[in-house]
Amino acid sequence: MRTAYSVETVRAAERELMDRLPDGVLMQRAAAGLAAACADLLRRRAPGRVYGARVVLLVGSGDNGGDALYAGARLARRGAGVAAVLLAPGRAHAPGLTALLAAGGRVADDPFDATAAADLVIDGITGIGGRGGLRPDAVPVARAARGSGAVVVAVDLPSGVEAGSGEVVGEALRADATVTFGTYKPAHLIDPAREYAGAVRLVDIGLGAVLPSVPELEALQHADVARLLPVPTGESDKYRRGVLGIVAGSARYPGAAVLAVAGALRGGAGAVRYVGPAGDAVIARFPETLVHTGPPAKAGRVQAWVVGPGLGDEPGVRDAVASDVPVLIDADGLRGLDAAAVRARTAPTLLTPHAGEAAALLGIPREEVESARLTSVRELAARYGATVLLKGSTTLVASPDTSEPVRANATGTPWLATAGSGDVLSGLMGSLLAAGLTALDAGSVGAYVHGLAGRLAARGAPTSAEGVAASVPAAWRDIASGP
Ligand SMILES: NC(=O)C1=CN([C@@H]2O[C@H](COP(=O)(O)OP(=O)(O)OC[C@H]3O[C@@H](n4cnc5c(N)ncnc54)[C@H](O)[C@@H]3O)[C@@H](O)[C@H]2O)[C@@H](O)CC1
Ligand SMILES: [K+]
Repeated sequence: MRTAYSVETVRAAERELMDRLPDGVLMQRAAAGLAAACADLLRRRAPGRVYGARVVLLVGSGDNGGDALYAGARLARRGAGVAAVLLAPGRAHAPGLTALLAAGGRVADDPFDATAAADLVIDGITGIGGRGGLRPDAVPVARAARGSGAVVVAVDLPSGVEAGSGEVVGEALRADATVTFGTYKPAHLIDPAREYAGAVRLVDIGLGAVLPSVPELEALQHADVARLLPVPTGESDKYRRGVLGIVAGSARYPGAAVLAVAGALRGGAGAVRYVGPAGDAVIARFPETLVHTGPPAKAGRVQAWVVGPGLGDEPGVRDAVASDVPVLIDADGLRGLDAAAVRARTAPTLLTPHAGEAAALLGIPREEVESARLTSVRELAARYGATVLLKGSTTLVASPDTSEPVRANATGTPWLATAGSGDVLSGLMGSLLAAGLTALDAGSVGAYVHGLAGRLAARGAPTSAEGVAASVPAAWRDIASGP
C-alpha cells in the first residue's frame, strides 16, 4: 500500500519533528537521500560514475531549492561538476548555497549553456510550497532542461504541480524520477501530477514517528489487490460466489447492458441476472445470463445490484435503492438521485460518477469538480452517506466514513477513455460487491483490475470496451500470480 498525507499534515509533522532535532538535520537527511538517488542514476548512465558528471541544479526560493543545493554539495564533493541556476537570485537558500560553493560547486553563468551540457538536472524550483504552475521566468529554463539529454530528478515533487491535489494548472517540469521525503504527497498518487513524477523514490527522514496513523490517501498495489480478490473455495456454489443483478440498457442503448454483463461475468459472479429490455442482445452474447423483463423487485434473490448503465429513462432505480443488498449506481441511475433515499439504505451503496455526473449531483460546475477532485469525492460521500467512486485519469474512491483514507487508483490508462468502458467497470465492481467485498474494496479493486485490463488490452494501440472486458482475466491472473 502506498499512503499519502495532505500538505497541511506533512507541514505539521515536519514542525513537530524539527522541534525535536537540531537545526537543519531534516534537510540534511533529505539532501543525503537525494544525492544518493542521483548518484545511482548517474552510475546507470555512461560513463557510469559520479566523478566528472555534469550536474545542474535548478534552485527556487524555498527549502526545495535548499535540498537541491545541499545534494549538489554532496555530489560536488564526490567529483561531479555542479552548477546552480538560481531562479530567484538573492533569495536562494543561503546556507545551502554556501555549502555548494565550499564543496567546489559554482553558480552557472548561463542557464541554457549549463543545461545543454548536463548529464543530470536536479529540479529544486518548488516543492510543497509551489502554487499555480511554473512562473514565466522559470518556464524557458525548465523547457531547456527537459529538452536536453539530461536525466531530470525532481526534488520532492515535479515543480509546477499542485502538491495537495495532483492538478497541473500551468506548466510543470516533467521528471524522469522524483525523490520525496518522509511520506508520499497526494500529487504522487493522483494524475496528472503522478505521471509528471516518473519513478518515485521515498527517502525516510523520520517523519513516520510523528505522522497520524491514518493517512488521507492510499493507493492499493498489486499485493493488496491480490489479497482482496475473491477466490472460490471447495464449498462455493454459484449462490455463495454471489449472484449479481444488473438493471441496465434500454431500447436505445442495448450495448451498455451487454458490456455490464461482460464485466460482471469476468468479475467472478456465480450468476448474473439481467433485468431490462435488452435481454435478447444480452442472451445472444452471453447465454449463461438469467434474463428477467419485470421490475427488479420481482427478479429473484441477488447478493448485489448494479443499476444505471445505458438505462435512459427506464425505471428500476427505485427498486434497487429500496433493496436490502449492496447497490452500485452508475450513469443514468445517478440522474436525479434522491439523497435521502440513498442515506436511508441499510446496505452499502456505491455511486460511480464521472466528473460531469458528480458536478450534477453536487450542483456545481464540472470544472470545480475537476480542479478539486479529492474534496469533491469526499463531499459526495458525506452528502449521500455512500461510498463514491469518482472516475477520471486517476479514479478516487471515498467511503462515507471519514476515518477511512480515500483510495487513488494506480492503474489507469488514457486508452480507457472509450465508450462503454464504464459499463464494463460497473459489472466488474458489481460482481465484487456480490462476492462480499465492502463498497470501498469493490470500487478500488474493480478500478485497479479494470485499469490493468485496459493497459493489457491497449498495449499502446486503441482498444474497445469489449477488448477491456476480454483482458480482465489476464489482469486478474497477473495480480493473483504475485509480484
Ligand atoms: N520542512 C521540512 O522539514 C523539510 C522540507 N523539505 C523541503 O522543503 C520543501 C518545502 O519548502 P518551502 O516551504 O520553502 O516551499 P518550496 O521550496 O516548495 O517553495 C516555496 C517558495 O517558492 C515560491 N513559489 C511558490 N510558487 C512558485 C511558483 N509557482 N514558481 C516559483 N516559485 C514559487 C514561494 O514564493 C516560496 O518562496 C519541501 O518540498 C521539501 O523539498 C525537506 O528539506 C525536508 C524537510
Ligand atoms: K521540485
